[in-house]
Amino acid sequence: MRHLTYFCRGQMVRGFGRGSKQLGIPTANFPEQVVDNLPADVSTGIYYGWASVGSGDVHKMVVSIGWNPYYKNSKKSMETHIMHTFKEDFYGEILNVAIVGYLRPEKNFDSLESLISAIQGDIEEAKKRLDLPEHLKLKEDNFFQVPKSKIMNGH
Ligand SMILES: Cc1cc2nc3c(=O)[nH]c(=O)nc-3n(C[C@H](O)[C@H](O)[C@H](O)COP(=O)(O)O)c2cc1C
Ligand SMILES: Nc1ncnc2c1ncn2[C@@H]1O[C@H](COP(=O)(O)OP(=O)(O)O)[C@@H](O)[C@H]1O
Ligand SMILES: [Mg+2]
Repeated sequence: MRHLTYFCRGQMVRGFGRGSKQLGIPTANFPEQVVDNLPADVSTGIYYGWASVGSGDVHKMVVSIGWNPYYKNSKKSMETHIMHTFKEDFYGEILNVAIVGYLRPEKNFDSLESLISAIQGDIEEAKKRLDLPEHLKLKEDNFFQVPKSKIMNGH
């Protein structure tokens, strides 16, 4: 991707349910429309940045864009793992994402264990890089100042 930071938001949809069940790493999936509208220069691969759900707190995240070669998906997906433990699922809510850097291309693996340890490595690397001052400042970006309620009655 040539022009980082890339900002993006959309409603979370259901994927294949593999993230949390098989990998122990849930990923919030964006709808097809968001994935199809990514700029042409956004290459597939693994990125890191900041994310929030609705008007909630901003957390570190990793995002995978592509066809998941290990699972040979026929549709391109964009999936975000947020480095935070949530009390419950949040399907249908709005996910706000600021992608700030690139980690690596998507790869195939010869076992589920190696896929999982690659993702865990990405998470550790992303956590470290996001502590750099140039990345930390994006956490405060206006993009994340989402109004607490969509309802307003005022003069
Ligand atoms: C940080 C990160 C890195 C990933 N890297 C790869 C990869 O190299 N190859 C791959 O096939 N899938 C990769 N995945 C995608 C997982 O396979 C995917 O999240 C999983 O299939 C869950 O899919 P689901 O949301 O449709 O259930 C990655 C996911 C994350 C969050
Ligand atoms: N830390 C987290 N990061 C991303 N999604 C999470 C997290 N904690 C809970 N979730 C929930 O888990 C869902 C994704 O789980 P996953 O197993 O990948 O299923 P799916 O295939 O439907 O995307 C998200 O849509 C969200 O509601
Ligand atoms: Mg998912």
